Amino acid sequence: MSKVTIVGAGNVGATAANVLAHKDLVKEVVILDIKGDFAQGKALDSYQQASVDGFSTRLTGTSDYADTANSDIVVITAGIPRKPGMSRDDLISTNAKIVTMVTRSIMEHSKNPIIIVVSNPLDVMTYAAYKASGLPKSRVFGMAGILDTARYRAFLSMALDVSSKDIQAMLLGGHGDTMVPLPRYTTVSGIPVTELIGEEELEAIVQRTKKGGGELVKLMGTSAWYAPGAAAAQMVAAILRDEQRIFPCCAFLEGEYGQDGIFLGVPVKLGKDGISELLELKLNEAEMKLMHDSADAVRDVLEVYKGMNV
Ligand SMILES: NC(=O)c1ccc[n+]([C@@H]2O[C@H](COP(=O)([O-])OP(=O)(O)OC[C@H]3O[C@@H](n4cnc5c(N)ncnc54)[C@H](O)[C@@H]3O)[C@@H](O)[C@H]2O)c1
Ligand SMILES: O=C(O)C[C@H](O)C(=O)O
Repeated sequence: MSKVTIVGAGNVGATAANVLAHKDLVKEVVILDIKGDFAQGKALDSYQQASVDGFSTRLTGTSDYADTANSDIVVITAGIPRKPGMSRDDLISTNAKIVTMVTRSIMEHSKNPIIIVVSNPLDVMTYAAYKASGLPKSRVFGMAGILDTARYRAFLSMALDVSSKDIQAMLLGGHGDTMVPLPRYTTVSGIPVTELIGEEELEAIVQRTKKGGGELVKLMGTSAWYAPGAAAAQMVAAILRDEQRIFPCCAFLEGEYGQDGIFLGVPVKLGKDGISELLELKLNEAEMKLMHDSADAVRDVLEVYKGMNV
């Protein structure tokens, strides 16, 4: 694989491109934005960092889809971010049109790319890209779970005063306030987290994680980008290296977890062909109920999208 395209040169897209270039895994990263000069500027600035930090990946910016031809992986970050007081779902009327149009344009120039969606509302925008691309479900998925578990791990790291590197965690469901962090699948260097932290404090961390995106929107007036950009780059790296890493990703469900025909966050294995396996955890009754509640919330937004006929 030699070419990655990132659509959207804004906060998340430019960060993902920059982090990816630092990993030095791919020959070419193209950043495309509707504002072409802006993408060119971001790419040029990023590439001027190459000699300082020592990477060879070449970054270019464009607004012309012809320059994305034969991309192996495409990351879609195009669209508007939310402002304080908004939910991710409020973005649907604008972003559904953008994501659909972007996906169609990408498919005109690349035959069989792997598409990673970042734009919000994530689970439904991933569905929109899946439908617009005509690609198999193994090649279209969304980034949210790595970010949401990263927040969960950060909060646990602060509470326990341990390195977040030693915290392993899993999280399911939609990328909204109904997401389902799983304390039963959280360990610190192999030690169940429940042996290290009290029930109340852990529950407070779970609740803070669920609202983690909103906390940052309130602080900054727009949504986050460092951790989201790095999370998207981590998914691209797992594909480029054919790592077969297990990450929580937004994937199409056809019966798994009792859900059919929607995209939702679940653990998957990622490698050179995209999703090679979807893992079904043995959830207890309470966890399954939270997963179903989250699916219901995503399904409500999916109905709005279907009614839009984009
Ligand atoms: N999945 C996640 O976990 C996650 C995390 C953070 C942000 N997001 C979402 O990612 C999206 C981008 O966030 P951001 O902070 O980078 O926003 P931003 O405003 O900084 O950047 C978005 C970019 O998209 C571009 N754009 C708009 N329409 C376009 C089109 N038709 N074609 C090409 N480019 C187009 C804009 O010009 C802009 O540069 C938002 O929808 C945000 O909610 C998702
Ligand atoms: O919160 C947002 O709107 C952006 C993103 O989904 C996030 O979780 O940071």
